[in-house]
Amino acid sequence: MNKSNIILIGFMGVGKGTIARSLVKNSSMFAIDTDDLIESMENQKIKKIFEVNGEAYFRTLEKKCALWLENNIKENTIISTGGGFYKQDNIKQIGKIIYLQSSFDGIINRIKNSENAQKKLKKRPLLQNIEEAKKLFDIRVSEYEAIADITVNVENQNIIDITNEILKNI
Ligand SMILES: Nc1ncnc2c1ncn2[C@@H]1O[C@H](COP(=O)(O)OP(=O)(O)O)[C@@H](O)[C@H]1O
Ligand SMILES: O=C(O)C1=C[C@@H](OP(=O)(O)O)[C@@H](O)[C@H](O)C1
Repeated sequence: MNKSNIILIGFMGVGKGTIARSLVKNSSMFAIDTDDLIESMENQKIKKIFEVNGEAYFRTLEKKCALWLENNIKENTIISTGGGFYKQDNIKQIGKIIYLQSSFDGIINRIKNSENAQKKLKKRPLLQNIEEAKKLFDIRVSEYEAIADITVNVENQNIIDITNEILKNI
């Protein structure tokens, strides 16, 4: 395993935070999450930031976060990201990019069948309208693929198998 940072990208709800936590448990790395960094920067939940200041403002916070990561987080860190963070210009300078891949229905069905499904849907502003979310998914899929160093299929895969697959590839 080399020591560069690992960045998990992929659509909302695909499992970036979940897999980051599992990687921490099964390796010597630590994890940070860009949405958590942004919430602590603003002392406000993502949902509220979208409501009060809008998406464009949220994207400026992602940019700030990306620059901070590039300048301060040098190695051995797993970085889970929000679904739109992959657009940051400097993402390649932050670390090795792992794309967690699933179909749209795979993601939505898993959330819908989970405990606290409504809470998980509600906290994601861009998942409120399923048709709009599907359009966003269709646009992003090829962009995620293009930027990824490694692609890992997570659809119908359990957390441990995904974790091992990633650890094997880094
Ligand atoms: N491989 C998996 N198997 C089963 N449930 C999963 C898996 N990955 C994620 N989940 C569940 O899907 C939901 C969304 O996962 P999360 O890690 O919050 O996604 P993201 O960080 O990409 O938005 C959570 O309820 C999580 O428990
Ligand atoms: O896809 C997106 O543009 C977003 C995904 C969210 O994170 P998750 O991917 O963790 O849901 C969060 O950053 C924000 O609501 C915007």
